Amino acid sequence: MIRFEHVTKGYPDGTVAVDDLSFEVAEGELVTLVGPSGCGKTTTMKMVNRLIEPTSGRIFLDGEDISTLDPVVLRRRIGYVIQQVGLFPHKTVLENTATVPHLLGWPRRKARERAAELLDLVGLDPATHGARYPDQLSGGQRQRVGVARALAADPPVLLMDEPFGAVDPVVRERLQSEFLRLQQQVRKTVLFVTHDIEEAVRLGDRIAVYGSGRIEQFDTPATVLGAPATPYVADFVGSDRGLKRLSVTLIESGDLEQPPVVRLDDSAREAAARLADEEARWAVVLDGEGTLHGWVAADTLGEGAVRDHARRMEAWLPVGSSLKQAFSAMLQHDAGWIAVLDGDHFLGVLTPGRLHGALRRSVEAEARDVSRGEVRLEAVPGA
Ligand SMILES: Nc1ncnc2c1ncn2[C@@H]1O[C@H](COP(=O)(O)OP(=O)(O)OP(=O)(O)O)[C@@H](O)[C@H]1O
Repeated sequence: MIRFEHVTKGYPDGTVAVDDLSFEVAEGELVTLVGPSGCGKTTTMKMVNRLIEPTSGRIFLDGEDISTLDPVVLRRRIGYVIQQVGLFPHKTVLENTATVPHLLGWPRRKARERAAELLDLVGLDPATHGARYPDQLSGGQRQRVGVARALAADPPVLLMDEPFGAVDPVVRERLQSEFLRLQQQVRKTVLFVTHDIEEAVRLGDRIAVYGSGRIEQFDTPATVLGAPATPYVADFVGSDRGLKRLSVTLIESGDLEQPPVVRLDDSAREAAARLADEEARWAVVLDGEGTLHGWVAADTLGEGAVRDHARRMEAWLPVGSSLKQAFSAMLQHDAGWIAVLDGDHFLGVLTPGRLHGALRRSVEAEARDVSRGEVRLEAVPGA
């Protein structure tokens, strides 16, 4: 969808902002550009919508050389979100969001309907927030409007330059989650600039790690963390990259342990006897369909049916959650294990031992996939 071919941008003072860059972003892919200040991320991005022209090399959008396109026409195909949002202060949120459809000559009503739909999509109520002015919104809400406005004309490509850079860490995490959910719905081709490796890892299908004017590594988050291509990348992703890996490794059903299971309608006495036989201290309680109802402790099972003794399961996650979410749920609930569900269906439990196993699985899978001879992995205790 976006292809850079040997693109260089030099300035008259001799600065080479971007040096012989070649890479490709597939349709519907979200690529994060990450690196320290001044390494050429923004320059890369601005060359895509021709706010900056390359000194040499070519950039293609959907197979077309963008230097042959009228910049105004080109920019209609590209949504642009920046940190300073740049909302018009004298226009309402709804009018701000409808800006591009207006410019494209959509009928007023259609433009406003589309703007309302987009505000809803980014989690703002068009009825209340739509009528406000930008200075009546929080920083996080303004960023959401920025995203809604960029999406209003439904461009296939989005360029995002540190869009969540100006908000506090809590709001930032929320905006990231919302954006990921949104991206699953709209599937735009996205170039996303950040200097925050955590953000790059969390959002990117692939990450381009920039050194000075060059990409040092262009790969999936798991590979960048597990097998940094150069000492520079290893240094940039940080010595705690093993921990960061938790957020990019997803729970699979094969990672789970199968604890003893009792059914809601089982007799409590029989269940207690079985657990004693198995030397188990607790069991998961399911109904006939395999839906999770909670858990029971073996030593509290008395008279009646299991359902009379079942306790609510507080700590559970859907399959496909990250190991980081699992670890954080364990800490939050002070739980030695958490249940993993597929919809309502119980799949198994994740224990600290299994979590460690899942982490090793991801490291080993990566090591097999990585064709480079040298793979640097952090020592995993017990590995
Ligand atoms: N007009 C200019 N003349 C000379 N050098 C420039 C000019 N514009 C940008 N540069 C230089 O080009 C380099 C790349 O800048 P760019 O804005 O792409 O960096 P960046 O990685 O986006 O940094 P940041 O994270 O700080 O925004 C920097 O060294 C910058 O000083």
